[in-house]
Amino acid sequence: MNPNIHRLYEIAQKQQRLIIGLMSGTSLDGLDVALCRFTGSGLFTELQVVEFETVPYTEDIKNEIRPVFSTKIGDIQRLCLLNAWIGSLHASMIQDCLKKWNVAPEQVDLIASHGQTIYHAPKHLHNLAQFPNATLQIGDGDHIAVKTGIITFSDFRQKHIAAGGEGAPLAVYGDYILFSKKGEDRIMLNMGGIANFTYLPGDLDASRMFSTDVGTGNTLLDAFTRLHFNKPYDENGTIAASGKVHTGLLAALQDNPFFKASFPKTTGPELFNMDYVKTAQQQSDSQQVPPQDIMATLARFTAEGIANAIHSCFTNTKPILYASGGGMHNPVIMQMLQTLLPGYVFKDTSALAVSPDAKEAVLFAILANESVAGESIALQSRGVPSVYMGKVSFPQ
Ligand SMILES: Nc1ncnc2c1ncn2[C@@H]1O[C@H](COP(=O)(O)OP(=O)(O)OP(=O)(O)O)[C@@H](O)[C@H]1O
Ligand SMILES: CC(=O)N[C@H]1[C@@H]2OC[C@@H](O2)[C@@H](O)[C@@H]1O[C@H](C)C(=O)O
Repeated sequence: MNPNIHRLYEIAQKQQRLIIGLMSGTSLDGLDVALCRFTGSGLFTELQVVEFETVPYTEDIKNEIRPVFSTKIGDIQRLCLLNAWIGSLHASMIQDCLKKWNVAPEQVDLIASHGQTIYHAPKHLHNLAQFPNATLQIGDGDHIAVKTGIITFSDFRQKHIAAGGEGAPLAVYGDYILFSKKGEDRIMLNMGGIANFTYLPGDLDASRMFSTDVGTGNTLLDAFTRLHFNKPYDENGTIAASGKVHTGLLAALQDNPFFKASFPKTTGPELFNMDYVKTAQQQSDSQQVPPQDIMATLARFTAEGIANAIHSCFTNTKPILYASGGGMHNPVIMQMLQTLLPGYVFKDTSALAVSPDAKEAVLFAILANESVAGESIALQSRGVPSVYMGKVSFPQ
């Protein structure tokens, strides 16, 4: 037998597994690295996040990725080079984390790598009848496995598409396994570059559970801050807090078929980018509005995208909201959400023993744990195919 297969078989049978989950999201802010200890699988999963670190991307790294990030026209050679380079870069970042944490690579059973999303194209974005839903994450797992010596699962989204989904949100699988709670309706709201949520009904009826993107999180705020204020993001929402919402621009931003489409649905910076803002400014004749007001309007656009989606899904019940992702550190967005969702109880995932910054990286560790040790993927509801995900890379 190939010794790698034997090793994988042993890992699948272990009482406990140590898995590193990796996420580098659409904000391009860095690589989230979560070292997770698992016992069991499926609804019997017990998780301890042993270590967590966000390794920031330097401006140089961001500048290498940006020319091919969420752009229709790009440099194919760069894309090819980045696929290997990001794999190797992520491997180095993992090695640095392991050193810092005093953990030997041999102690780690698996790595679960999301990769860097370069382009996300559900059918409703590309509108090309002959093509399916599509998405591309790069940073090949073979480079991570060979450099770290650790078996690596990667490229999780293709299976979801092959089985009928849009390739996202995958959070639903981990949310269901970790956070479902009998007797409590929950909304797991993640505000990264894009905002999404998973609904977990308190009766544990998996057929009513679903997960969907709802619109922007920080992506437009970040892009506008970079362009007009020369900063990577609006720290603590201070710029947005100094402006006022322009109602005409807000209405123009909201005038897109994405918001009328039914759930579940997915999106990304391929739609929500600076061209989108410029078009909305032209439509609303708001080109001369001060940039602080644009920022306030973009924050409101994010908050209303989330609140409107929640209002349209829940009329008779107010699930508890558990927030995660970088947007929860923006008090302007959080304040607006509380105003728009009166009567809702707001918590964050730290109340459920998972740091809100680590949640997405943990999610991919859960998917890998299921792929080796899960006995069935019990989910089958709207846009949630019942599949194991991820491709395996062996170190030798
Ligand atoms: N203190 C803060 N004040 C305001 N915004 C913040 C703060 N900290 C983080 N953010 C926002 O959070 C963003 C990063 O969020 P996160 O890491 O969750 O996104 P991501 O995982 O890249 O996105 P996605 O989930 O869409 O892939 C930053 O780019 C910034 O906009
Ligand atoms: C294609 C892609 O990378 N999508 C991300 C992005 O970031 C948030 C939102 O858009 C979500 O749909 C997804 O990530 C999370 C981890 C998910 O799949 O649940």
